[in-house]
Amino acid sequence: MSLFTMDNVRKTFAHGEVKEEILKGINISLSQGKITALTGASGSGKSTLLTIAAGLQTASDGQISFEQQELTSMRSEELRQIRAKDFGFIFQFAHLVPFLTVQEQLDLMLDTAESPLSKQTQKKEIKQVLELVGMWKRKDAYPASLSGGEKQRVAVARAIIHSPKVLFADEPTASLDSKRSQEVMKLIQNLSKERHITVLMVTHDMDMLDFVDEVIEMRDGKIVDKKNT
Ligand SMILES: Nc1ncnc2c1ncn2[C@@H]1O[C@H](COP(=O)(O)OP(=O)(O)OP(=O)(O)O)[C@@H](O)[C@H]1O
Repeated sequence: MSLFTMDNVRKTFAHGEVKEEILKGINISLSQGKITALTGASGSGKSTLLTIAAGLQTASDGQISFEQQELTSMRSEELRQIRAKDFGFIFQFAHLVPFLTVQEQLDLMLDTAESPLSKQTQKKEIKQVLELVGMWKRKDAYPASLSGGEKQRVAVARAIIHSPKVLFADEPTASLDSKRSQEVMKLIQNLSKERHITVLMVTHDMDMLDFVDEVIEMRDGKIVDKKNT
């Protein structure tokens, strides 16, 4: 069953007088618990598509729905709440807060997502998730003392600590060497399976496609191929 759909989504940017259509009628349907990769040449519109799907920028036209709710017609406060509670984000670089420990990064995320859990349950959940990503032993470390792979594992933990239903990831392994990339992708794959998280990710790295369920290829703002792996 589709958890998240995009229907004829278009995006136009104005460069001075000239308008350019960057997304030209995108149709996507994401099934629960599956990982979908967006691939395609640089400039084909992958990141624009991902940020629109994640509600970080608006579409110029088309419909986006999540759990039968129409996101495109929602008020910005309603959309913000869905983004905070049901969506998780991972970017190319971990973007950890430099003056917070590993554990505190996750604490902050639970506060931001207005977690309904008691403080005690939050602590248990943080421990469980940090154990899952293999970072519990570094819970008191600051980002400056972590390797790139460790930072990205904390970013993955932070992205899922509030139990989102959809995880959006923009080149989550691009800053890592191939061994660390495989580790982070394996982690995302395991989390998706264990916690039934639906993942939409942008990647340039064809080796990462071994870890996904569906590959969508984009060219010039259009989807040119969709295949199950
Ligand atoms: N805010 C914006 N204003 C104007 N043009 C934009 C904006 N954001 C993206 N674009 C343009 O849209 C096109 C698609 O960009 P996008 O970043 O989505 O592509 P991409 O496939 O993710 O590329 P890459 O793989 O290089 O990250 C590019 O030509 C880019 O310059």
